Amino acid sequence: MTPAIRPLVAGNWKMNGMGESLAELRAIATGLSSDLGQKLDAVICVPATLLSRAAETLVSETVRLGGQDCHVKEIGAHTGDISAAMLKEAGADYVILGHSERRTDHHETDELVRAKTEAAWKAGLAAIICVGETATERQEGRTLDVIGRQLLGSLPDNVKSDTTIIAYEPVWAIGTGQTPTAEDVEKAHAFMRSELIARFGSEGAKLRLLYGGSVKSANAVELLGISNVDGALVGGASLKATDFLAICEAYRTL
Ligand SMILES: O=C[C@H](O)COP(=O)(O)O
Repeated sequence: MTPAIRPLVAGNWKMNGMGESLAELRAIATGLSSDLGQKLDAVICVPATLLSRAAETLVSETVRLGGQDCHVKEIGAHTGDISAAMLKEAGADYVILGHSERRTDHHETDELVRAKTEAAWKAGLAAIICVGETATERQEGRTLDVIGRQLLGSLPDNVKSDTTIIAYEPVWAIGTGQTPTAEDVEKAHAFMRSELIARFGSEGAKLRLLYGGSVKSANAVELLGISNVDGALVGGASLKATDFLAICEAYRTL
């Protein structure tokens, strides 16, 4: 069965990956150049230092590249930062924004994520905007409140489904090997879908909603088969081509 919304499997290499990692990227592109690549979109968000070389490495369009953050400004005196236009020039088509590691390590707010999203769109990038509750917020029963607030604050008003992707990543599931139950993921994604439709109408119905947090080949079929889960944002398991491709393989059966 072909899903109504074309799935997106995105890898986030985080602060991992040196030149030799480009061999893994090539292997992912090769692995997806078969019929599997016709079933889904794949993106690997590499460290900014690798983007240009990664773009030269890719021999086909089956795998796209992304950055992991961008500044709100196009140019200027912002030492150590990188603009969306620079990511685009280096070969990116996507950028991850508001990842919980940025929200924690760099105190990024919903307001800032919203401004970065507009900067990404202006540069021609699609934004993968991350939301998700911490373990404490979950224990306090505030999961949907947190997600709702982050969606409301992080998304500009003129969202379009071809340039905006939402990734639900429970913070406590990232890199821990723990995942929510299928029922909990379904509930969170159904809630996001209804909030997005209420705010953006038909565009909200078409937005891709990714699940992220300890996605592996062993749980990919279950997680990616959940209603309103339109793909995955994969951290650790995107660093090895065999692991990433095994997750993509789930779409052969879904
Ligand atoms: O961006 C990716 C997520 O933080 C998930 O990371 P993980 O798959 O290593 O848990």
